[in-house]
Amino acid sequence: MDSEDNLKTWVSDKLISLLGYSQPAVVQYVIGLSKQALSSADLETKLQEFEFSSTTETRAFAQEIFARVPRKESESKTNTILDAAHYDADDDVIRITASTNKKRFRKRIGSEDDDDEGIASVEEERRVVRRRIPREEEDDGSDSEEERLRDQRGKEELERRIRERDVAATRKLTGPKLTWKEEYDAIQRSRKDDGIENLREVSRQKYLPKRAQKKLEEIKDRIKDKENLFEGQKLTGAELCELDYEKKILDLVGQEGLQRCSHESDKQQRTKADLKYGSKNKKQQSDDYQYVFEIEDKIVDFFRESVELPDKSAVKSALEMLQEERKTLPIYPFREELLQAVSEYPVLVIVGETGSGKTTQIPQYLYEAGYTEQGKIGCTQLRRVAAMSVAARVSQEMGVKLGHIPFVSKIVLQIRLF
Ligand SMILES: Nc1ncnc2c1ncn2[C@@H]1O[C@H](COP(=O)(O)OP(=O)(O)OP(=O)(O)O)[C@@H](O)[C@H]1O
Repeated sequence: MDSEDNLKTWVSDKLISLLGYSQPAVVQYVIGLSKQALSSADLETKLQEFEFSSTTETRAFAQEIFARVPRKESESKTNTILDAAHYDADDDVIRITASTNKKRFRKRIGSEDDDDEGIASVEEERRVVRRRIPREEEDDGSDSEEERLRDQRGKEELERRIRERDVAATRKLTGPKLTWKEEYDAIQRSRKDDGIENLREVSRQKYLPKRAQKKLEEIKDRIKDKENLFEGQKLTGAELCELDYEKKILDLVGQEGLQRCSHESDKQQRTKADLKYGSKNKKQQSDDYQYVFEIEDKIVDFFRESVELPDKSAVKSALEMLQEERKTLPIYPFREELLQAVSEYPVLVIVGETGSGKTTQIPQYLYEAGYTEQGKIGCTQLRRVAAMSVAARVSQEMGVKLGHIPFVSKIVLQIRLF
């Protein structure tokens, strides 16, 4: 029997003469095929399925290599059977030659007495042999060439999958960025998938009565604010009208349920009411226009307590939630379009439902787009309290304390006093 190296060299030479080339992997593959083959004819078929042409040279090679490949214990056993049952390609039958093997072989199929049954029974045995041998080989856990090739193929397959996975992961990071609209849609879809929409609706239903109560409390607070803030000042007609209107709402709804303002809250409101405007507590004149930034320090004090940020870890998660919330506002998918329009037109009229994000988001979009480099961003509100509220909200969304919005000095909250 050839040594492994001699065998490889011989196979390599044969490959060159039969195929015109030789590679170590092909040599090993052919040797593996040979080990696996049931007979030289079987090997010949396999070789033809590979790349060999159907010639007498290929047949001769198949017979020769089949005879030369080393086989192990179990393979020897198989060979013994195969030797005993030579496949005759001309007749397409197996000829059983060794009587001892024949006996053992026939025992397996339980036909010991049929020595003279002829070709038909031999053919049946051949089928059995073909069925049994691969199973015997499969049971053999030895380190055969075929096994090595299989391992190699498995390894290559694994490497291919890892590469594909890496490519997919890389695409996610470096692939085309989603547009604002796509991101908004994706968030909406994932919320739907998670059943968040339903939860949201339930939560909203629970929230609405509380909100109604809260709104009434806000009205009550606003009335108190106005009475305290403008104490001793002459109110404009519009302000008087509004004050009157809000008082009427309170009367209509009734005071019941609005007594929840704690004593502490009242005290807080009174403290806020002690605010004085201008330098040296000079009485503020009610000009036609008054800029809130003139009294910014006091406004900051006014809202600081309510928006004072808690500890840093809480801030981070709260900030993340706010950022997430920003992306769910109806205005968000139009961010790019809006900025595009702002860059194209001198005047824009933007119409959107209440709470869609016109007031709090557009100034931030403009800031993010770098407009503060070019000038001021103005945000007008009809009421001072509303202006303060917007500033407070924006500072929260930007994760800064009120009064530290990076562009606060550039966002002028302007209040027109009638
Ligand atoms: N002071 C606040 N406290 C909590 N959330 C706020 C506050 N101000 C705004 N928001 C949130 O931000 C969202 C957008 O509000 P924003 O005021 O920007 O909307 P808007 O389109 O300007 O509404 P409107 O037309 O009524 O002024 C609201 O739906 C609300 O969820």
